[in-house]
Amino acid sequence: MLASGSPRRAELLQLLGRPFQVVLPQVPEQRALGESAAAYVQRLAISKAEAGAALWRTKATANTTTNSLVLGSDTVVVVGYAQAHEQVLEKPRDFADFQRMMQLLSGTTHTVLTAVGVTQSAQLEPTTDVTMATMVATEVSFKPLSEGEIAAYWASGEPQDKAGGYGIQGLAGRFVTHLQGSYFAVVGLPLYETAELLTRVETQQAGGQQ
Ligand SMILES: Cc1cn([C@H]2C[C@H](O)[C@@H](COP(=O)(O)OP(=O)(O)OP(=O)(O)O)O2)c(=O)[nH]c1=O
Repeated sequence: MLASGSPRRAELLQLLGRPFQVVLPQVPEQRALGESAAAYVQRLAISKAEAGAALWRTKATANTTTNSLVLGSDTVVVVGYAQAHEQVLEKPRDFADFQRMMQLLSGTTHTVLTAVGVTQSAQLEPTTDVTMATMVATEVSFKPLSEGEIAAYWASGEPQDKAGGYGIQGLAGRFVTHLQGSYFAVVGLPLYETAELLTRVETQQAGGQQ
């Protein structure tokens, strides 16, 4: 199960070749006071996976006995990652918020954090649910952006539903001068790390049943 409404995550998960269905749990995205960016993004990924498992359990038919893997994920853009003054950029509220984000990203390097949580969920034994998580940090550098470029990019409609107000896979690709880490994590789902995590959860489950 993919616990996500992100079309990017659905497209990327398809590349792992595992059939899946989508569930859409409602998880409030609110950073706690003093919560670090890394703690926040992992908490949300785990919450989405666990809320997705709970939702799946209510929808599964009474005689379903199979186990399911439920995947949740979260992406944030961070300026000054792991420093005392780190700033977390989520989806822009409006043009002014987006402008503020682009001015922070223009001509500098920022970090994109994507966390993935996977809950191994048993229909008949909810107390045996196991959740594991991973997080990928990718450094992305932007060229300096002019006010005209920022305004034109907003008008394209691409930034509105994306963390940090940009899509590397789209028109913002031309802003990127350097990337170190996982391109797929920036788009929303790190493929290598997600495949490893799914195997790790399955292996743990197999070990638990012995
Ligand atoms: C930085 C960046 C983010 N994004 C997207 C990925 C995520 O969909 C979104 C980050 O917001 P999220 O809150 O992580 O995800 P979401 O609300 O879209 O979906 P869900 O919570 O249901 O899983 O930004 C890109 O598509 N390209 C990029 O370059």
